[in-house]
Amino acid sequence: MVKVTVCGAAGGIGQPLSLLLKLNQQVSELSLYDVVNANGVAADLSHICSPAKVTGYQPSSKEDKDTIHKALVNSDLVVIPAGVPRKPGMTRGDLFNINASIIRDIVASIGKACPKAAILIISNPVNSTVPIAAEVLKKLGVFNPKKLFGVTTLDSVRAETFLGELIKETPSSLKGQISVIGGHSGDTIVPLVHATALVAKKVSGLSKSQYDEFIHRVQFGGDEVVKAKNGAGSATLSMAYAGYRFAEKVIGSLNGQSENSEIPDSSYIYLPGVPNGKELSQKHLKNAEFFSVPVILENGQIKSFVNPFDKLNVSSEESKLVDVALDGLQKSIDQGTSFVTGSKL
Ligand SMILES: NC(=O)c1ccc[n+]([C@@H]2O[C@H](COP(=O)([O-])OP(=O)(O)OC[C@H]3O[C@@H](n4cnc5c(N)ncnc54)[C@H](O)[C@@H]3O)[C@@H](O)[C@H]2O)c1
Ligand SMILES: O=C(O)C[C@H](O)C(=O)O
Repeated sequence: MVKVTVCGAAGGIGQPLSLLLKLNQQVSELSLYDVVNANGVAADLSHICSPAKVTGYQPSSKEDKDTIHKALVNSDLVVIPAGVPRKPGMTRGDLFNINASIIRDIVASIGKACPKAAILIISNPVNSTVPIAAEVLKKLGVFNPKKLFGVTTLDSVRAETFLGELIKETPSSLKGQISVIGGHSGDTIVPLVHATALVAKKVSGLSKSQYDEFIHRVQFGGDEVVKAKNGAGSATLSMAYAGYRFAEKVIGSLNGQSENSEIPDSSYIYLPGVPNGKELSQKHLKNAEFFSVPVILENGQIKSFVNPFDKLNVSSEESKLVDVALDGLQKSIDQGTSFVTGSKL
């Protein structure tokens, strides 16, 4: 049985994600932390007849660090959707100024209260918030790269949905058949659709404009939702589904379950800290330290990853998309890393 803490539990993502976690029979304790309304959400979810004991944690002031400490202690998994979402006209990068310090401070608390927990970061810009988290944990001397995950599952979910519509396949049948690698914003997102002969054949039947439109839709799917919500935020429900899909895998692996998908979901990870990651980065990724690749989990951490260039039949067109992605990613990684240098934790 597993203790899960959600930081940002009262938000647009936090609430439905906490609901899904409450329904998981393998969660024994669900700790809900937020600067507002955490107690209300916890009281509400606690009436659901599933095993998890739900507790809300709301700090009394900005200086109150005890409450988050209590929320986090003994957590096996911490999921973080805390921070501000985009409004129309903004990029994810525009969220950096506010969300960078939120992530820095939450991750510093994790490093002190439950340094062995697996950490799933949802807050944007993911391309920078994950490097921030890594840097904080390094500074505290507790960084385990196998347990730090940037959540990019929504890109896979979108790729399955949009490609399914195009090639007339049930989207759920594409889970484990296609992959999305890179980062989580615009042209750092790289969908790969030639890994299996079956899907590759169907994709080859698409016109160039249909294929280009598919790639664009996956890369900029977040904008569709931001525009439709018209100032009321970004994807929350699809994100809760996607975040839960990944969290469920981590929880399952903590309970001894193993991955049975040929191409597991990707996560944005620190490559030099996982087996063969440095080699992948040097050979194919211009030494980028953070990149999203399909990850295989064991006991709540990364056991290995699927090397896209060995196993997923990366086409020459997809290879060009990787090159574009790397340029954008490096700037975001540097911005995240340098933010923590000089920060007091
Ligand atoms: N990774 C992805 O694919 C993905 C997808 C969608 C959204 N996001 C990102 O997730 C984040 C949250 O989005 P949302 O729609 O849920 O926003 P939201 O504003 O609805 O909720 C955010 C919650 O975080 C809380 N919060 C703020 N500062 C906090 C702190 N210091 N400690 C704890 N909680 C704090 C707020 O009180 C709020 O309840 C945004 O940054 C958004 O861009 C990421
Ligand atoms: O687009 C956003 O800002 C939220 C999220 O990253 C998404 O992809 O929907």
